[in-house]
Amino acid sequence: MKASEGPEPAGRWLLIGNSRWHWAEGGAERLRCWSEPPPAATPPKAPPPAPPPSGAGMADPITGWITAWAAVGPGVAASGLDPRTRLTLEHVPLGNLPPWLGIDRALVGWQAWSDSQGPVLVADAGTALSLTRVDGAGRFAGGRLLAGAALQWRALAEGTVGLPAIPLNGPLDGEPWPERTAEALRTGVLRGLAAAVQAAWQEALQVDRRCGLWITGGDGPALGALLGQPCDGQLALRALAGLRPERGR
Ligand SMILES: Nc1ncnc2c1ncn2[C@@H]1O[C@H](COP(=O)(O)OP(=O)(O)OP(=O)(O)O)[C@@H](O)[C@H]1O
Ligand SMILES: CC(C)(CO)[C@@H](O)C(=O)NCCC(=O)O
Repeated sequence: MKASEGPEPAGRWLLIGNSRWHWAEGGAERLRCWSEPPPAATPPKAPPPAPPPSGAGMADPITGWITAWAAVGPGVAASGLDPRTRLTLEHVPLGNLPPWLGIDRALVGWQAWSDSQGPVLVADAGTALSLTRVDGAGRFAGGRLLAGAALQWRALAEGTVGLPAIPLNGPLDGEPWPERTAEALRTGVLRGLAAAVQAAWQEALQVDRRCGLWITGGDGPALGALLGQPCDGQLALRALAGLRPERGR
């Protein structure tokens, strides 16, 4: 974990995604965020930092100390995280939240709605691309789920005879009709996801013409560039830090 080297930050938050762990450090006003593979894949090399004197977090052998955390799905029993500092759906003050909704969707929906104070559609381009709609009154209003970019590339490489695996974060040079296979895969999947987001937004605008589009997630910058829209990569972590600024509160 790349914890800060200066004075202890006011808080440290963790969102466990489908493929990666997403961290934030700092105060609610200013967060430093980064993502890394789950610790089982890369055991920490250094001993965890000591908990801060204020007792704002729990010492933990894997994570050091954290103020609050959230996880997509239940599968973190072995992580050693303190269940008392876990943020769950009941802490997210949106209306109409079904009990099966992913916490990442609730968090991004909450932050986008509370920043806009109006209806929003959030495209979270992670392992899955989730589209989450929140109406003007702050109620969850449905969404859509698609396979995310890396998952599509992996499925194509595994499910065909001739298609190669391609590196993540490769260049997208703007050519809409590439000749080479790797570029055709990159362009096809990312433009396909961008088109799905654009179409969903147009349909959401038909329900409420004030609906704002928010883009986040690991592929958010690429989709934002294709759609000419900004990407807010910190949406979920800002929500987590804002809703649980201190341990247990
Ligand atoms: N270093 C990286 N490792 C993994 N994915 C990356 C990396 N850089 C960019 N990506 C892109 O990010 C996407 C995954 O996004 P993200 O890391 O937000 O997913 P996640 O941790 O599973 O979160 P979520 O639970 O929201 O899906 C992939 O489709 C991939 O193309
Ligand atoms: C949709 C994902 C996989 C996106 O990370 C996650 O939010 C999840 O597992 N959700 C549970 C199902 C739902 O939100 O309807």
